[in-house]
Amino acid sequence: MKQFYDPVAVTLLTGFLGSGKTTLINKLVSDPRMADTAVIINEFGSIAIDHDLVRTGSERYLRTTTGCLCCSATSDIRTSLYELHEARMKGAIGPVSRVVIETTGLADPAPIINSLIPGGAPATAQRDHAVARHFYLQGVITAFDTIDGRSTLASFIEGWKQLAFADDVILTKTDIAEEKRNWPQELAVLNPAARFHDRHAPDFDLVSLLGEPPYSVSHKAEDVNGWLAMERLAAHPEHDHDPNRHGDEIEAFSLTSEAPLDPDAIGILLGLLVSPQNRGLIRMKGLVALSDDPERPMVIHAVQHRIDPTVRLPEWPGEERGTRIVLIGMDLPQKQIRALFAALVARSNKKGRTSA
Ligand SMILES: Nc1nc2c(ncn2[C@@H]2O[C@H](COP(=O)(O)OP(=O)(O)OP(=O)(O)O)[C@@H](O)[C@H]2O)c(=O)[nH]1
Repeated sequence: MKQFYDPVAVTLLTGFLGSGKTTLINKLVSDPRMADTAVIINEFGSIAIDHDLVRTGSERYLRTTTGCLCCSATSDIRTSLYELHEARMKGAIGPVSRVVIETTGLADPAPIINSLIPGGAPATAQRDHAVARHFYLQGVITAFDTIDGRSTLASFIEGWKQLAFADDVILTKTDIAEEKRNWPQELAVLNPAARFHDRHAPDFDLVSLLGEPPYSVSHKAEDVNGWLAMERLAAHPEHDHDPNRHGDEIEAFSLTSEAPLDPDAIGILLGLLVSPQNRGLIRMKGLVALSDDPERPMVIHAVQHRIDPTVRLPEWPGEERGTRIVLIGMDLPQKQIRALFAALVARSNKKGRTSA
């Protein structure tokens, strides 16, 4: 039987932007076998949405950190785990037998893994020793989008690394992918040791992937050891890091409004966001308040240029009300998008006043 002081297994769930990580987390937290699982979500950009998209009861430990993991990974992950440990010690939360960390879709897994494995990133504070004693990295699971995954691999090294470090690769969107491909064969060059799972196979059991053994890089591609070593040597100076930027090219920004939007307005906005003029768009997600029923927000998602079916929630998932839309991409015409959004909000307000 597990004792309170036994180290807690940490599973890293990674995968590129929009590959289906939060959808998998929702599957996990709805499983009774995962009742004692704490969830930590790191989101890119300064406005968090994912915590509101994870359907978890209030009794579950769920924390979101925002920002870009590329240079703050080590301290962010260790701080989050230390806070969890303290909450356990003080009895502020119920038992925790497992932690799942969802990385941002842009995360390089190397610094995160280094912060969790013996011999990885050196301890810089007492906190780090406590984390090393009370938690261990159990495994890495990577969501791979079978629709957009290939184009991701062609453009983003982060996508390669997320696959290369995986113990298990979950093939997502196989329910809507038109092309059936032999992904294990195609991706073997990046990760010869990975086990592949079709998320829509009848016998797919996500919980069974969260086993006991500590994470190991043996049998993975040679690059993996090199990336970890390089990452350990890389200097990560303490400096202010813009949480809305990743490297020089990718940036996030958000559109917010307290006033509800007219349902027609959201159609116009979505159409323009995925139009060819906005071709740098990589990801868009949001919660939208609509004037026809402001208490029932609409969830919107786009991955690259495909808008996913919208969903109307029965109520606001958290305390925060009002529209929040996050856009992530390269060279996005931010000024024009903001101007359009402001015009649509103004139009909705005017329409609301006229019909009142
Ligand atoms: N049809 C289908 N849609 C999926 C599947 N997995 C995820 N989606 C949809 O893809 C969109 C993005 O899914 P998320 O789970 O939010 O992806 P994510 O990886 O958490 O996204 P980021 O946190 O922004 O990186 C949503 O509209 C999901 O409903 C799948 O297997 N099939």
